[in-house]
Amino acid sequence: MENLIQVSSEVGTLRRLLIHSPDSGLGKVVPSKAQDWLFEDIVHLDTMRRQEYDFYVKTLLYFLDPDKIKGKLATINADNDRNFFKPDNPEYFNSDKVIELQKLLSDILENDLVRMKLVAAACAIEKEWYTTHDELFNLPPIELAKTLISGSTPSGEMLFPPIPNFIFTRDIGITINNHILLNRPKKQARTREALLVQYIFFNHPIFDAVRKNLIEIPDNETLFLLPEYEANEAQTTLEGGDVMMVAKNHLLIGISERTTVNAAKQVIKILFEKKIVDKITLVKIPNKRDYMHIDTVFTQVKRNVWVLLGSLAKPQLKAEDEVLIKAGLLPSKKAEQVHIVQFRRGQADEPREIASLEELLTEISIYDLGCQPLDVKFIYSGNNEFPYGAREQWTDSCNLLAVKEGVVIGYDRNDKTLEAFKEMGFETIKMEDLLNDFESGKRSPETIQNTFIMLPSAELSRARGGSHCMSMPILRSEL
Ligand SMILES: NC(=O)NCCC[C@H](N)C(=O)O
Repeated sequence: MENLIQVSSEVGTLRRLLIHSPDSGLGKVVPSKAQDWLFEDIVHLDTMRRQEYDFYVKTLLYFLDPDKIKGKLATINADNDRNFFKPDNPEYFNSDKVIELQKLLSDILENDLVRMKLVAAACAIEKEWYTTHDELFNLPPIELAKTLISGSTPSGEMLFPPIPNFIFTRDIGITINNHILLNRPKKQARTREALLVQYIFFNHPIFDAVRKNLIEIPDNETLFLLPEYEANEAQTTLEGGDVMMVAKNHLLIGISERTTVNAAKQVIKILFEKKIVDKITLVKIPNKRDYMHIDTVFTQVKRNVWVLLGSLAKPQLKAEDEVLIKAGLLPSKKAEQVHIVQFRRGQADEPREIASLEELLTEISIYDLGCQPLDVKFIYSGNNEFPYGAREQWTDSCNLLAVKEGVVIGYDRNDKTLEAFKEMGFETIKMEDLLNDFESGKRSPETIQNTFIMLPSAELSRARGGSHCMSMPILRSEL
């Protein structure tokens, strides 16, 4: 029997994943808190759902669980109430392949002990009064799940802040072969997400088989003794967008605005001791909002094809600049560059440096995935044309989800990147057209190849996350 939880690549056919559809909390983000809650703007929730995210869900169902959708598209589209997409509605698609976190949360809240513990923990991190515990504990599980996620009670009282980034399920944890590494978010705005997800992983029956394989990253034991300025440096934080399972034996960890070297060191120790992977490569990217995780600057399309931000791909220094830097006439650009160090199990004290991102990705394609050197190809954000590389990376041109090898979902708005895909031999198609073709039988998820599926993105792209971020794969077929 196929495992229920197993991910050993970024591009093997996707079989099961965790998602979270935009909830009502997202519609309550206010301008004064948008930045603190990690949104650059406020979004129009109804458009985000109907015109964008619902298409994403339908497409995922067509690839992963077609019986739930095939032949029903017209009926689903005609329902103005969107009942097919609401986890608490009898018409909900209720798939065990495209799995909604809100559904898992309401399942575990049926258990009194879990409900009591989680209410107490959520109230503690949100600094709520004792009376609120009772109020929440007495809610039915479905309503409680909605309240814990959206922050608002069924009567509309805004009890907690929303957790609008919960749609970016990539960041809550990472499947590494048949283990799950739990995240430790850097940002306060993502703390409640991490709590809800811990409870789901440790209590929901779908994770029974991997319960002993859940990995929590230990904190620096003396962190609470350090003064604040030192504690910041010593933090152990890691978010899923910085971790990529590129091959059965090889894991990448980004060192970024969100993931610290301390966390990476802990993960290396644990994964090597448990012999879960043989190679771990740390990829340090510039610490800035534009590139909060490594999956915002590169993702994989096929064994031999990657999409990435050209300005971070190779050292950019011109020879004459190097001379000026050495002479102290220009500041060093070192901090802006990418630094890559690779560790091997059994030789963890002899790391090797890799000169550039392109070199690393080429090595992965050749040595881990068996490609020929000349077959390795790069597609650049904005076709590497100034100023489109940076513009399109900002709206997630490099953040793609492979539903099978060579078939990726990405935002529709990154025109130059889409041109680059076409030049590389890919077809680009609007999600709505693809769904109609699937429904009419003109195309099928089994036979489709080398395609960029364009997800409408006017609202979704306002929070600095794309389809890679909006997915946590828990099962992919072996490559
Ligand atoms: N893996 C990812 O890159 N996730 C995107 C997270 C976006 C979210 N607004 C955040 O800043 O955390």
